[in-house]
Amino acid sequence: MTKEIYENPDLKKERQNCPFNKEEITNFLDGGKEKTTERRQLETYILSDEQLKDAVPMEYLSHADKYAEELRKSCLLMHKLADSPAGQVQTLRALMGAGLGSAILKEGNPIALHYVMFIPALMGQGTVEQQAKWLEKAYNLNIIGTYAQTELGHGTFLRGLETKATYDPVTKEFVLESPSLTAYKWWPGSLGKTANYAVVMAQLYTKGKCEGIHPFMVQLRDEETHEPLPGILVGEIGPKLGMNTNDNGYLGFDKVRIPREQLLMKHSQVLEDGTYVKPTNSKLSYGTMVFVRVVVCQDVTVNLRKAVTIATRYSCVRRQSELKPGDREPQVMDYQAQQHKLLPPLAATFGFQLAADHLWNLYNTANNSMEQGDMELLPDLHGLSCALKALCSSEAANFVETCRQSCGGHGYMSCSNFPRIYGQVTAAITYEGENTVLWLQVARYLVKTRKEKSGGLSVKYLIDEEKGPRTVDTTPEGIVKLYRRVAVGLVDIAIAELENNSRKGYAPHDAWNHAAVHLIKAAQAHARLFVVESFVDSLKGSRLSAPVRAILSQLCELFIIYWILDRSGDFFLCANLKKEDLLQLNSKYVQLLAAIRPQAVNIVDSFDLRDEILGSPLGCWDGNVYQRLFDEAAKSPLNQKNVHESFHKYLKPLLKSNL
Ligand SMILES: Cc1cc2nc3c(=O)[nH]c(=O)nc-3n(C[C@H](O)[C@H](O)[C@H](O)COP(=O)(O)OP(=O)(O)OC[C@H]3O[C@@H](n4cnc5c(N)ncnc54)[C@H](O)[C@@H]3O)c2cc1C
Repeated sequence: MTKEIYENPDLKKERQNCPFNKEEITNFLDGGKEKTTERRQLETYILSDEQLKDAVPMEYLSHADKYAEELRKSCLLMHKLADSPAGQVQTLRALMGAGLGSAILKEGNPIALHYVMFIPALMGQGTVEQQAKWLEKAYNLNIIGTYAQTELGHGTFLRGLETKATYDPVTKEFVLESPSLTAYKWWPGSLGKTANYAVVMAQLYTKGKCEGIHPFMVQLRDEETHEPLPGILVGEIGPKLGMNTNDNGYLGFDKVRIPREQLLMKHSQVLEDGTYVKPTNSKLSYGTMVFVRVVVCQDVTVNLRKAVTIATRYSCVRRQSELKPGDREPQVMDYQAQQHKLLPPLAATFGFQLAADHLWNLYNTANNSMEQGDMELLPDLHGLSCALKALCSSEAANFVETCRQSCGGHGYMSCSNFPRIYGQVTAAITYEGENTVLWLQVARYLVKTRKEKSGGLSVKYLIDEEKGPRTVDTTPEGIVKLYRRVAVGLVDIAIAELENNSRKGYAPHDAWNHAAVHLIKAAQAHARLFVVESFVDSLKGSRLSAPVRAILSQLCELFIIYWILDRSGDFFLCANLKKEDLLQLNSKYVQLLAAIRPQAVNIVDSFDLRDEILGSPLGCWDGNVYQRLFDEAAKSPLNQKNVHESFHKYLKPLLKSNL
C-alpha cells in the first residue's frame, strides 16, 4: 500500500484545473527541457546525501560552530564534484548560487570567494606564466584564495586605498605595508579563517612614484600549518546581518616581501629595474565585471523567487479575519491588499530574469567583437550591467521584505527563512559596486550621451528623438514608449539642474553633487526601461504555448503598470500622462490582480523550488505549515527540559526574595 502524501486542502484546490502547463514555465526559466532534467538530477544527487544535512538548525550553533559546520559541508561538496551528473562547471555554478547551494550552505559558503573572485582575478589579471603557476593549484584546491580590495577606511574610492606595495630593485621584490589602521583590508569573504592566498589590491610604488592600484598574488598562511606567515596580520571581522559563515576578514601587512613576479602582470608590468609599463587598454577588465553583475542579478532573482513562493503558498494556507460577514475566514490571499503585496514581486521575478538573460546575450555578442579587438561595445554593456545590478538588488531587497511582512508574525521567525534571504539580497546592494555609486556612474554615461549625441546601443533612445504626437497608448508596446519618455525626460531634468547649478557659479564637481537626486532618478528610469523592454520583447519573441503566453503576458502587464502607479509623478512630468490615463491604468491593475490571483500557487509551483531549497515551514509544497512550525520549535534547546537550570540560578531567588 502506498502512503498517502499530505497536501493542505486549500493548496490542493489552488492546484486543480491549472490552465497552463507548469512544466513549460519551468523549462522556459531553466533555458530548456534538458536543462531542467540536468538541474533535477543534480539536486537529487546533492540533496539525498545524509552527510550534508544539518543535525541541529544553524540558529542554535555558536558563531564558531556555524563556521566549522559550513566548512565541513563545503569540503564534502567539493569531494562530490568529481562524480556529479551535471559536470564540474555546472555543479560549481549551482553550488555557489542562491538555489541548490543555499539549501546546504545556508549561512554562506566559506570557499565561495575562491571561485567567484580569486580564480576570475587570476584569469583576468595574470599572465600566461602566472596562470600556469597558480591556476591548476587553485582548480585542484591545493590553495584557497580570496580577493582583498576593500579596507577599513575605503571601499568605493579605490584611489583612496592605502595598502602599499613598494618595489625594491635590489632584491627584485615588492614590500607590502599597511601604513595605518584604516589601511587594513576589511570585508573580503573567506579571508578570516579559510583562505591561504589572496589577490591583494595595493598602491604600486616604483622609482619613487605611485602608479595606482594593482593586483598582487600574496600567500597569507603556511600551506601545512595554516599559521599566518610572518608579517601577515589576519582575522575575522565578526557577526553580520547575514552570510555569517563567509568568514569575511581583515588583513594587515608588516613589511611583507614578495617576489616581483607576484604582481599580476597581464595588463601592466614592472620590469626588473623598476620601470613601470602601462596597460594598453583600461577597459580590459570590464568583461569580467559584466559577467559578475549578471550573476548577481540572477542570484537576487532566485532569492526573490524563494521569498515569493514561501509567501504565496503560506497566504493560501493562512485563513484570517472576515471578508464577508458570517462566512468562513478567507485565505489571506483573497484580500486585494495581499495580492498587491505579492503579485508584483511574483511578476518581477520574470522581468528581472528576462532582463538578465538579455544582458547576457548582449555580452556574448560584445565578446565576439572583443575577440576581433573591437572594444567599442564594452563601455555601453558596462553601464547596462551596473544599472541592472543596482536595480535588481534594491528592488529585490524591498520585495523580499514585503513578502516577509505579508506572512504576519510567522514571517518574523528565523525558520521562515526570510531573515537569511533578506540578508543575502540586501548584501548585493553593497558589494560588487555600491548601488548609489553605480547609479551615479550610469547617470554620467546618460548625461554624456544626451549632450554629445553619441553612445552605445542601450542609450540610442537618448539620441534618436521620438517622432510624431505624444499620445498615450496603454498597450504593453505603448507603455514601453512611456517608460522611454520618462527616461529621456529625467535625463533632461538632470541636465537642466546641472546647468542651473553651473549658472549659480558652482564648480563642475559641486554642480554634479547638487544634482545627485535627479541624476540617480534618471539612471533608475533608464534601468527600468531596460527591464520593461526586455520583458515585453522576450514574450513577443518566444515560442510559448497560448496558455503560458497568456499568464506571462498578464504578469508582464501587471508589472509594467505597477511601476507606473508607483512613480506616477514621473509619468505626469515626462510622458504626457493624464489623470484619465492613470485612472484607467489603476483599474487595469486591479483587474489583473484578480485575474492572476487564482493561478498564483501554480505559478510559484512552476519555479520548481524543492522544499530543501526554500528551507521554510511556511513555504513547503504540502502546506503543512502549523505542524512544521511546531516541529521547528521542538528543536529549540530551551525545549529540551521543562525547567531550565537558569530558573534555579536566577528566577527562583528573585521570586522568593519578597522585593
Ligand atoms: C557582504 C559583503 C561582502 C563583501 N565582500 C567583499 C570582498 O570579498 N572583497 C572586498 O574587497 N570587499 C568586499 N566587500 C566590501 C564592499 O565591496 C564595500 O563595502 C563596497 O564597495 C562599499 O564600500 P564601503 O563599505 O567603503 O562604503 P562607502 O564607499 O564608504 O559608502 C558609504 C556611503 O557613502 C556613499 N558614497 C560613497 N561614495 C559616494 C559618492 N561618490 N557619491 C555619493 N555617495 C557616495 C555610499 O552610497 C554609501 O551610502 C563586501 C561587503 C559586503 C557587505
